[in-house]
Amino acid sequence: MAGSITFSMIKPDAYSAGNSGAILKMIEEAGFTIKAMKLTKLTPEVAGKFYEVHKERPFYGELCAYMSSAPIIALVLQKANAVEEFRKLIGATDPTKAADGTIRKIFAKSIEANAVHGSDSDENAAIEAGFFFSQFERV
Ligand SMILES: Nc1ncnc2c1ncn2[C@@H]1O[C@H](COP(=O)(O)OP(=O)(O)OP(=O)(O)O)[C@@H](O)[C@H]1O
Repeated sequence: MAGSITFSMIKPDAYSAGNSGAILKMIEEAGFTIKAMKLTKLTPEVAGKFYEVHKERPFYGELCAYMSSAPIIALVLQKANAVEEFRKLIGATDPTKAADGTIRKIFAKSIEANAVHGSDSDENAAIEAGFFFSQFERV
């Protein structure tokens, strides 16, 4: 059975452009409940650890630099079938391929600076939420 939790980040481009509030509004209006939220700024090392699965990909170095270039907002979100529902809401990785009305279509600047992150599986959602939040930081 699909889980009810996903992990998200509002990425540096969206935070810096002042789009955090508009993105949070879209998330809530889509029926997600915020279960944890944190504003922080990643170091390149922490970004590298978070994106370790992409270590062999050519864009890894740039991705870590970008993700540590400005603050991010980390989020744990709840909704039935959360991972799949959230990926529908954010749209394709590349904003030029994202469907109309999705968060990335509206706010992303490029395939890298693509406004938001969303977990790709229930297992990764649990790992990523645990990476950012202790049990006392979640409701
Ligand atoms: N070709 C690329 N060039 C530059 N950056 C990229 C490229 N492909 C992906 N990225 C960056 O790496 C992140 C992780 O890539 P992945 O393929 O897991 O996409 P995703 O699952 O849609 O994104 P996320 O994991 O952030 O939700 C992307 O969100 C984007 O910021």
